[in-house]
Amino acid sequence: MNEIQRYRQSIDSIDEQLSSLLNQRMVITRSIARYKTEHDCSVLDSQREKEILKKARQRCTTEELTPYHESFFTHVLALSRQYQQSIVTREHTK
Ligand SMILES: O=C(O)C(=O)C[C@]1(C(=O)O)C=C[C@@H](O)C=C1
Repeated sequence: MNEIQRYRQSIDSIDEQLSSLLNQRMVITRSIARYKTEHDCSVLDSQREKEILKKARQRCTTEELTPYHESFFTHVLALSRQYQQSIVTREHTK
C-alpha cells in the first residue's frame, strides 16, 4: 500500500465513525422533534445553537481549523433542523 492509499484508508475509517455518530445524533434529534411537537415548541432554539457553536470553537485546538469546525457544526445544525421540520410537519398532518 502506498502513502496516499494509507491516508485514504484512514479517511474511510474516520468517515465510517462520522456516519455512525451522525446516525446517533439524528436519532436523538428525532426524539427532540417529537417532544417539540407534543409541547408545541419551535424547532429553532438559537440560544442552544449558539452554545453548541461556542463549545465547538473551544474544542478546536488548531486555530486555522476553527472556521472549518464552525462551518461543519453550522451545517450539522441546519440538517438537524431540516430533519426535525420534516418530522414536525408529518406529525401535524396525521
Ligand atoms: O436542542 C434542541 O432543542 C434541538 O432541537 C437539537 C438541535 C441540535 O441539533 O443540536 C436542533 C435544533 C435547535 O435549533 C437546537 C439544537
